[in-house]
Amino acid sequence: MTHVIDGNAVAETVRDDVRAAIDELEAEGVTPGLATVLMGGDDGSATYVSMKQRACDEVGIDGTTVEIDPDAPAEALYETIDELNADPDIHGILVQMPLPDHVPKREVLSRVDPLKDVDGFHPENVGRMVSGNSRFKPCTPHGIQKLLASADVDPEGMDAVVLGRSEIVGKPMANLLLQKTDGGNATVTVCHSRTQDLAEKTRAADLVVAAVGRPEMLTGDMLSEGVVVIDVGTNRVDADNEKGYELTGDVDFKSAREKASVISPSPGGVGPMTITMLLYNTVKAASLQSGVDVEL
Ligand SMILES: Nc1nc2c(c(=O)[nH]1)N[C@@H](CN(C=O)c1ccc(C(=O)N[C@@H](CCC(=O)O)C(=O)O)cc1)CN2
Repeated sequence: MTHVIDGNAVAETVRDDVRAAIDELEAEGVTPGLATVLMGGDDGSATYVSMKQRACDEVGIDGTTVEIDPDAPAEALYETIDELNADPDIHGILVQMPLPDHVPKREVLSRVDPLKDVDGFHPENVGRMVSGNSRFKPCTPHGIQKLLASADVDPEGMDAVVLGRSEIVGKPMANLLLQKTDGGNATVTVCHSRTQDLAEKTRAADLVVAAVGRPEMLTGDMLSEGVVVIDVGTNRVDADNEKGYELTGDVDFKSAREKASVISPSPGGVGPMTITMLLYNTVKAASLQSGVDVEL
């Protein structure tokens, strides 16, 4: 029987821990604060930002959304980040990706105070993660580690294939799977648009994490029996419904499920964990900045 991971249910258990940690902070007079900055983006960006705001309200984080005109110069975003860096009530800052083309992403990510960088994208935090001393693990890969643990999947000794080399998912995922710690110790192959013989690589894998942004590109014939499959894709595909689209993962769920021992669907798998791990990192940031230790 294939175990289909319920991302919403796993997210709820992590949120219980987050709520308990917020109670500990509140008892010491600290309310965690998160600022989410939206400057344009893609079709999903505004939706994800409002989901983040709602999630903050739901657990007791003081969430603020700052919107910047996508045509404004990059300096407008820098000024906002500087103000948020200086605001003692803001413990976490997140700049929603993607940014407009004229805004240099690396400048932006380096501008966020590394102690408030709840995405874990600042070079200092990337360096810490790569050297095995993470401060904030990036939300999606960290969430995937939690999903795997919830299904009793230990990557240790597995041949893992990560499809995609993005800064948000592919690279940090590969890194966390490689690390000499719980949730790691896998042998990792990263595949991307220039990879040759992709199916040969995925067929040799015990664990496949698909994060390429191409609807249903990973099909059952590319997988071996008993594989663990994690679908990170949330692609909007045109559909004849009220919204005009439906969400589809990077995995062809029906055929992949026939091969998999464990599979996460999309929607309803990784997505809810991305937002939950952001709440988790915000509480961790509040704890680090206030000096109030919490259990997380
Ligand atoms: N600064 C960041 N930008 C982006 C990140 C990020 O981690 N930090 N990740 C992605 C998008 N993302 C969060 O921002 C995200 C994607 C999907 C979901 C989610 O819950 N999806 C649901 C379906 C939601 C829907 O109905 O549209 C699901 O999969 O069940 C949450 C967050 C890019 N940018």
